[in-house]
Amino acid sequence: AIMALRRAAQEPWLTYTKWGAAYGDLVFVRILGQEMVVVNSEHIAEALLDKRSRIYSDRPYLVTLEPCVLSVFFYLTSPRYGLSVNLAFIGYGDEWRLCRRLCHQTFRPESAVKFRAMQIRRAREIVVNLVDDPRRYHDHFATFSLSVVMSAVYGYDIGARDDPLVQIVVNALNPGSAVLTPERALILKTFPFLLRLPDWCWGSSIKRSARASTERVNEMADLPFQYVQQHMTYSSFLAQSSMVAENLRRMETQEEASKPAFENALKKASTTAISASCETTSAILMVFVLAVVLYPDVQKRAQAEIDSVVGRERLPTFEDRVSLPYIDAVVRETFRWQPVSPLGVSHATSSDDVYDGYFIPKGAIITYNTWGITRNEKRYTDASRFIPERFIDVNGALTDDDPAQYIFGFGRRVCPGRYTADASAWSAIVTMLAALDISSAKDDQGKVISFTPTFITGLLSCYLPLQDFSTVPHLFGPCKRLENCRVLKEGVMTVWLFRGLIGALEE
Ligand code: HEM
Repeated sequence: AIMALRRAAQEPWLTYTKWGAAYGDLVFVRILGQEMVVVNSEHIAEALLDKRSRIYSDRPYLVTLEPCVLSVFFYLTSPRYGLSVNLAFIGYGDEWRLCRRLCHQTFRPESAVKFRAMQIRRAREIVVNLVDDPRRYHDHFATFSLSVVMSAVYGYDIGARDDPLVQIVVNALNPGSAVLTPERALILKTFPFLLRLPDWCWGSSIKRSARASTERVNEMADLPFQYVQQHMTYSSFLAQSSMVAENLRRMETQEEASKPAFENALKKASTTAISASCETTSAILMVFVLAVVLYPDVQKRAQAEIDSVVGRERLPTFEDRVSLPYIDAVVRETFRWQPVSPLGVSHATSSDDVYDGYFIPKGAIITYNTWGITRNEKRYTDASRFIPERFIDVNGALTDDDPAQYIFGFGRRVCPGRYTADASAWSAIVTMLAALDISSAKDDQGKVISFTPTFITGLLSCYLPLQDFSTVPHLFGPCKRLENCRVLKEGVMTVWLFRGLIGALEE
């Protein structure tokens, strides 16, 4: 049973999709004593998680995040496991409500618009960095995805490359990711002795990786927060609004008794925003790069659209977005083709319910299979192929089908950063398409180097194309498209001449 669960824990969405084909869109299972409902259709996910959100907005018990259990094996000085600072895993209640409100205030659509200029500027830095150092493209994507949210949350302007705080975030997220899935948590909940195994013993790796991440995650929660507190006295810093600075000022007017809980919630909300942006947005860009390498015709059609609407003398901005439907179709297909969060984040029921004649008990884990939705052949013919045209109608306009409606989750727990994430993905994709020709790597004889795309499960079961790319000498072809673009020519030269100063370069 453990071996079967272990296999299912690697890529459970494949198992759930098979169950969906055999038993239907709503599958009830009991694994190691825990009731679980797997939802394989968007329609049922909406019916339960959106329309009955009062019942379906809790989170499952994750033993990996439970302070009392974890204190068994953590040092007394560090009684909490670091990842408990993540609001995505807090149960449905007052603390979650406060954290959620803080996130919403900063990332709701009307507020998210103000990040656009910054997103475009950072997207151009990706291109400059790629031209200068194509092999580290994953690092450049991670830097980009964090830069917007670090500015919004802490008012911190990260360096274009090798920023120390970015390194802290990246280090903090890696070791903890392996223990986060509900399937793995179930193993620990059922066999808690695994938490007490000595380090040398087989099976103790999950415990060791959790312990290793504690310090790093706490560092990630504390250091940027302290940066804001230290800079609060500078008037130039105060002039620039950020989620933490604004709320610390608001806190000054609150009663002493409520301050610790508020500060704690603010820390959780800000840390979650950072960690939720890091892997997801850069994973989307990795998927995009993989897609255009495998489907060069998509790149050609997208570039033809940009050339006809924007031209080659300047780079696209958000004002061009409505005139570039094919680019939006590419973004939608990137979201759909390899969903970076194939099972989203599981919800849990806070009371009993009956749906369509089926009893769903209180405390059941509700897992929606995003990956299964993207592989529905009735909705997406040739679903495993990257075909942006599926989102374009006969008149050349975008269809009503937008995967952003399901890849960011459902109901009251839907991703609060979705508008910012969508804008980040669009700005990076359109800028790369406008400025670069992305192609397969070639060897010394000019022959295409073949590779097999590999995916790993990371935090929240993210899909991440892995090593094959980084072992390839040059993923990107010659950057012919740069020839007449002043901003990029200057950017590349500036990187070569004055590393670290390109942030100041604007068109
Ligand atoms: C492409 C990038 C992103 C993807 C695919 C993504 C996806 C998701 C998903 C699937 C969930 C779970 C929703 C549910 O429970 O039904 C979630 C939750 C969350 N996301 Fe995102 N996200 C992305 C970017 C961001 C960004 C930029 C932020 C920054 C604010 C963010 C903040 C959060 C937070 C705070 C939660 C927890 C919400 C809660 O539990 O109430 N995400 N995200």
